Amino acid sequence: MKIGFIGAGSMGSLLIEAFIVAEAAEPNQIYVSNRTFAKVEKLALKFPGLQAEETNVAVAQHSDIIFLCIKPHEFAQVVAEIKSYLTKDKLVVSITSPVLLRQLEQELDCQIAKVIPSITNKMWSGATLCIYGKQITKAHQTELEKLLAYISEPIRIEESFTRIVSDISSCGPAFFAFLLQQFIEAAVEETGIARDEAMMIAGNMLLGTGLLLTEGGMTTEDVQQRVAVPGGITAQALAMLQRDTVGIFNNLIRTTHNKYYEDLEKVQATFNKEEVSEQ
Ligand SMILES: NC(=O)C1=CN([C@@H]2O[C@H](COP(=O)(O)OP(=O)(O)OC[C@H]3O[C@@H](n4cnc5c(N)ncnc54)[C@H](O)[C@@H]3O)[C@@H](O)[C@H]2O)C=CC1
Ligand SMILES: O=C(O)[C@@H]1CCC=N1
Repeated sequence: MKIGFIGAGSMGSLLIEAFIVAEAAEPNQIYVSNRTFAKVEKLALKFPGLQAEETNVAVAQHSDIIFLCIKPHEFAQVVAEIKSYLTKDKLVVSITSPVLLRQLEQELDCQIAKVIPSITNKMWSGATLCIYGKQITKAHQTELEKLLAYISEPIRIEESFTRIVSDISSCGPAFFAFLLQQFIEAAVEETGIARDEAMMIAGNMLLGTGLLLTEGGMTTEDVQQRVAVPGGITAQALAMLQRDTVGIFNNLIRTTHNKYYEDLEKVQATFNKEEVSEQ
């Protein structure tokens, strides 16, 4: 199988590196293009054999599965560029939420999937959210999930839940890193503990909590109950948190969703513009 990547920025290069290091693919099976070719050259130096392509069209021509690792507003232009090189047997995978499957299916005569990765995939951990279009074959679904399983837990979801599940799986690492940073800064300020030491302990705490929830058979309620002895220190701090965080995650979800709806409109406008310029 030949795997293509259009876009070798933060996420594209993370996925390429994770697949190679996990031995999901050999470098010579991977075809990569990027607007700035220097990024592709850098990857090819790191992974000898990687197929550095100067054009997106070359990636589309050579690959069986093509990951589009570009920003939402860049899709219309790239799609217009590669569309006549895609055949029904090829699979195009978008990694961004505000580009809808139906928009890609309208434009491209090939199989379509959306896969939302997460920075956690760098450590072969976390989920990859899989959403399938109407044309994708069962064989391609299996092949894609087999590939993703090297670096993640592939989870199938409905497109209507893409945004909220991305909030949890892909934005979540940034949200919880932010909260942890607040915790650490306060610990340094209030007690004088060394930042590095507190950070290392906090990282291990988050990892262990994740394992309790995924492999330890515990729920978030279980974790709180087991730690917070009635009348103890944690119980008092949890009561304070309960009071002071009312509604913050509702606000967070409204914020991500409002931005998502804005992006959906902007993406549609870019597709309309490409269509007008083609006429
Ligand atoms: N950062 C994250 O944790 C996650 C990001 N995503 C999605 O991944 C997508 C990419 O994000 P990043 O990698 O962070 O962005 P980025 O800006 O680091 O990478 C985008 C790359 O695309 C290249 N590019 C732009 N236009 C191009 C064109 N016409 N042809 C070829 N290459 C082109 C750019 O040069 C750049 O290297 C976004 O849509 C984002 O929503 C999805 C899940 C998680
Ligand atoms: O919304 C998206 O498409 C992803 C999730 C995290 C960043 N970008």
